[in-house]
Amino acid sequence: MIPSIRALTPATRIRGSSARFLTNNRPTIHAHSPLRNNHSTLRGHNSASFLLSFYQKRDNSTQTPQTPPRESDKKPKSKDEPQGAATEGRLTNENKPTEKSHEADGKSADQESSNSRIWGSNDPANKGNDGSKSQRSSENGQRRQSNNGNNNSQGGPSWIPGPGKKAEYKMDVPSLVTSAIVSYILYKTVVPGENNREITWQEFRTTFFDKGLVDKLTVVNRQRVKVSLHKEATSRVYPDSNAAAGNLVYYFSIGSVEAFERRLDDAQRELGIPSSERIPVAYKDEISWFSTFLSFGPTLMLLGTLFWFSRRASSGGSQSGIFGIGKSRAKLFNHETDIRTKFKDVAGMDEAKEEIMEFVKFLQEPGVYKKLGAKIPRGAILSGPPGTGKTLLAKATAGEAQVPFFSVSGSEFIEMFVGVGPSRVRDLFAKARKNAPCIIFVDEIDAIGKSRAKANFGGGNDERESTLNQLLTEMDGFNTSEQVVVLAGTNRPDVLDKALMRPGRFDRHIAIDRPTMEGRKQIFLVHLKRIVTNENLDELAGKLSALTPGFSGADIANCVNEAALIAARKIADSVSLTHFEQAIERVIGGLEKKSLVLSPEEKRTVAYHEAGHAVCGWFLKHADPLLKVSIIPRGQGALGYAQYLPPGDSYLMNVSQLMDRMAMTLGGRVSEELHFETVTSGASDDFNKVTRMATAMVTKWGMSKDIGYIYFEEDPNQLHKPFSEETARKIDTEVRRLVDEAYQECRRLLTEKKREVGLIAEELLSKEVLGRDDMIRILGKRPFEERDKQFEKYFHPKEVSAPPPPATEMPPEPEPRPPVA
Ligand SMILES: Nc1ncnc2c1ncn2[C@@H]1O[C@H](COP(=O)(O)OP(=O)(O)OP(=O)(O)O)[C@@H](O)[C@H]1O
Repeated sequence: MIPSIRALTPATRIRGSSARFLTNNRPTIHAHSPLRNNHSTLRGHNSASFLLSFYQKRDNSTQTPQTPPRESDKKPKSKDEPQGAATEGRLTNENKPTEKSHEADGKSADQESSNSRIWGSNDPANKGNDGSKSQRSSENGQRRQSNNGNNNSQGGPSWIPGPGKKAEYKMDVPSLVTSAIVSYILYKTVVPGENNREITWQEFRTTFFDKGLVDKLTVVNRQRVKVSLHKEATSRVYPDSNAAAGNLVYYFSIGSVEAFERRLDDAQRELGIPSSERIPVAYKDEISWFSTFLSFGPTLMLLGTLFWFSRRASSGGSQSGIFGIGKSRAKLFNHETDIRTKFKDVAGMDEAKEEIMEFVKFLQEPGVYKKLGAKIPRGAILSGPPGTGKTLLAKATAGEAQVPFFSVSGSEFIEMFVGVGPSRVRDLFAKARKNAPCIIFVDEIDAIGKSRAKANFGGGNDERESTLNQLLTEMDGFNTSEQVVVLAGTNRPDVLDKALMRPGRFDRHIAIDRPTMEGRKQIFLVHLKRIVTNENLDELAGKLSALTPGFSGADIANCVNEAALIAARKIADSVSLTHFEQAIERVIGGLEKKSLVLSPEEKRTVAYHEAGHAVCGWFLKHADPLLKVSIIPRGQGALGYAQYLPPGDSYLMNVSQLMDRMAMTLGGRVSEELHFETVTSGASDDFNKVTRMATAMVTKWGMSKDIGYIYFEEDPNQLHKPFSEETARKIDTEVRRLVDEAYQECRRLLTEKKREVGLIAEELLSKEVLGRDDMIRILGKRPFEERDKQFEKYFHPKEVSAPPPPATEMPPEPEPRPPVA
């Protein structure tokens, strides 16, 4: 049981907040965009600097050979060359003042200035990318300006860090490779060969052929003719040219080989070259790697996509590629490095620890058991509500036994492909045997271990059934000397297949329930160790455990962490009891909704509604002690709530307690009736609770004389009720009678205490939250002895006098939590 909360609930209010939540998420997504800008800037930088250096090189080379000036040198060389790039190249060279000042500063300064003109402050796109970057770039520009007095150098490129600054670029491998390939392709497209120079037939004739400098001609791919020159003769005619050194290769394009041969013949005839001395012509086919690469492009892309998908599919597990799909996804924790959890970290649950200790002993000293002929248990199912520490206990078992630990979730066996589940089970057990002695922990085993007999099992779930069969087979397959222990965790032991539970498979069934008061205290102590607090740890843990009945270990861990977060938010030096109280409230009631603003009239209704609950709880003898009442909206649509402490860890409720609890639950609506002309929809959840309680009293707990001592199973899947029409009518009447009795009692009390309800409501309207002390101040001490001795012990130590409540036998029907509504 947990501290119960009665609250007012309009369902419509919830949606607004989730919509807000979604919108709030957006900035997180945008937060990534600056990083992307970095990438794109960097890529731009790579190709930009590359193109730039290309144009500078070309300008140098064009000036070197003293060939007659040609128009083609001033224009872009071919149609393929990107016009934009050419413009940028010229921009740098034509910028005379820049060139001059940079000539003085040397070549590197020249290049930097060129960069800044093209990609820096002149590029509005770069400016727009990131304000801080452009600011930085303009700072750099100013610094350079003052260094060399260059007025045109307005700002550095946005990616160049200032002096003393370190550029921080995140470049992942794929984008690096892509930009390298793109740069290279661009480069190759623009410059077919760094040392190649295309000339026209006329240039060929006047510059080389007519001067007798040609040694050989090679027709390449029937499209181009490569000119080989006599080195000596060329160096004599053009002493400064690279062509003489063989660094530069000239070529010209031809329409067809036949036309070229005819033209060459004519030219040689014209020059009177005898046929024996004619220039040799060779024919050659060259394969361009680029076109070859392009022809393979689609295939490569397909393969790449397949590879990428298979990597993505396997990214969650240890296997790579599509071929690893049948491999187990279990994570292996190494006992020497990864498992630091020991039994001392698992607080409470002493019986469970004792039970599981046997596995530890078996793994540590198997000889002791074998010597006596004892068969070692194969495994254990740890069952219990979520967050009660099943995984933690399994981990601690591996930690204590000092053996490797395989952890896998039941759902990880199931994949969309048939046969994957059994294959993963086989693989997991094969790995475990290799690592024996070890522990396998299958969390949420109900994902594969659901009863095969259930009607809804089968058909599309064949895969799950065969996975379960394989698991059973593997567990049977162990021989007793194999030191592999299988632990499994589940929240639903009731749905598991009987075959799983039989001896020889999961021999032990260890039920782990929510911790008792003492257990909670121990768990608090474990988690409080990490927290900075000036409180006395033992007393604090005791108080907190009294305030948190029904909390699981995970709730407690969460609550301690929440308290630390709240303290940090308030910039406190240490975490105090108030922070813990707020954290508990938050864990039970949900997040405070500051944005939800109620109209004054609504607020008044909520205050009187909650005051009704509070006054009932105060003056009804068997009601649960009130802890807090609040009209601050919280969690899922609760506009206000009253928080009670159910009677600690007691497991039975008698008729008087149930009747008082029902009356207290109706207190909200009755108060509305007494103080307002009309009533609101806010009490619907109260009615739901009251009806369920009354129905359980009649149909399950034998508390109605008319129905008698009969238990009617409640199965939503059953179309037929397990009782006759007449009994149904009787149940209806009895339920109604009980609810009416509770209502009458509540109305009588609240009419009598109308003034007190008003006082509490008005105080609530001014303070919003009232604690137990406020209630005592306004209403006086509660006129009954508190049943919860633990609560008394920690919150009113002097008043403890009564003996502990008598031992009980049967737990009451569990109530769903959190009872916020
Ligand atoms: N007995 C305990 N002592 C200390 N901490 C605990 C205990 N029980 C739970 N916790 C805390 O709760 C967290 C969650 O526990 P765990 O994952 O073991 O729960 P579980 O029962 O396996 O939950 P589920 O059924 O949802 O898988 C733990 O990491 C731990 O911090």
